[in-house]
Amino acid sequence: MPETGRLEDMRTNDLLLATGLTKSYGPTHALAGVDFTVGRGEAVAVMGPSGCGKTTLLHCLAGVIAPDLGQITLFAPHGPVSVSGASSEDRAAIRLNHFGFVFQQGLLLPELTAVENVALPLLVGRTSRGAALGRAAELMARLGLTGLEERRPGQLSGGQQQRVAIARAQVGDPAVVFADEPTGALDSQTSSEVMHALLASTIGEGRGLVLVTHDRGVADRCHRVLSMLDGRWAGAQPTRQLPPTGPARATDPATPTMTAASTDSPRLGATR
Ligand SMILES: Nc1ncnc2c1ncn2[C@@H]1O[C@H](COP(=O)(O)OP(=O)(O)OP(=O)(O)O)[C@@H](O)[C@H]1O
Repeated sequence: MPETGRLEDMRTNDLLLATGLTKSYGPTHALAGVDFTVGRGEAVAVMGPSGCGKTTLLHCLAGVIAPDLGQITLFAPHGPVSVSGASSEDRAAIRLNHFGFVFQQGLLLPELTAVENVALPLLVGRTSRGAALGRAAELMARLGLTGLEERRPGQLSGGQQQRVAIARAQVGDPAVVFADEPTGALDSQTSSEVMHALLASTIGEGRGLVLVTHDRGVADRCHRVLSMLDGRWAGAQPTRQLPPTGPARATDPATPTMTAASTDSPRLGATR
């Protein structure tokens, strides 16, 4: 974290920077002054007991809800964008243009095919149907889903559904992907494969990944693990370099190899 907290002291690697986030629901202080940052090609896991504020943090960072206090700045290619200062309409545009989302249950639309589900964020924008479906099919191929394009979600396994959801989260070329318990409904083998796909398609592409999980094994695959308690940081692991890993699917040579992010100094959000 910049010691002064000033944005001009921010390291150029940062994609999303939040300071002093506070959010209350009546008497419940879900967030009680939280700082956070995620950089390019960096994966950050947020852990903590039920009700400590993880989802509230994720939703504030992603512009789903507005914090009561605090600043959230996205460093978009064309310049800084205030997420916390945006209207709800502008936050919707920020989410569509800059963020991707993966949830515990894929939240795929059952009446659409897999490739239509992946293309959906582009279809609600201005992209033509042909271009959107082409991009979606390309992402599905990179996630080892070739041949499953025309299946409906109900005809896919849980792991395949999550990889479709991961492909959908990347389709708009987001700066940051937010994942809330993305492996929570999967067995350990499938969870490992889905995490590999998620990491390869986010940090392997220079995106930031913010992941909420109760699973220590999943969290340990991220660059930093932050622990929350009662709306504050309770502690953090030291930053560390992740070893490079192979493609998202061993059988898919087209998948980009995941690269490790530069994590050479302590980062915002950690209790040091
Ligand atoms: N819309 C809401 N209205 C009222 N209280 C809420 C609301 N959303 C969250 N809370 C409360 O805020 C606190 C933090 O909730 P949050 O969902 O962020 O926790 P969490 O750490 O994600 O929990 P879990 O691991 O169970 O998902 C909890 O006490 C919760 O009951």
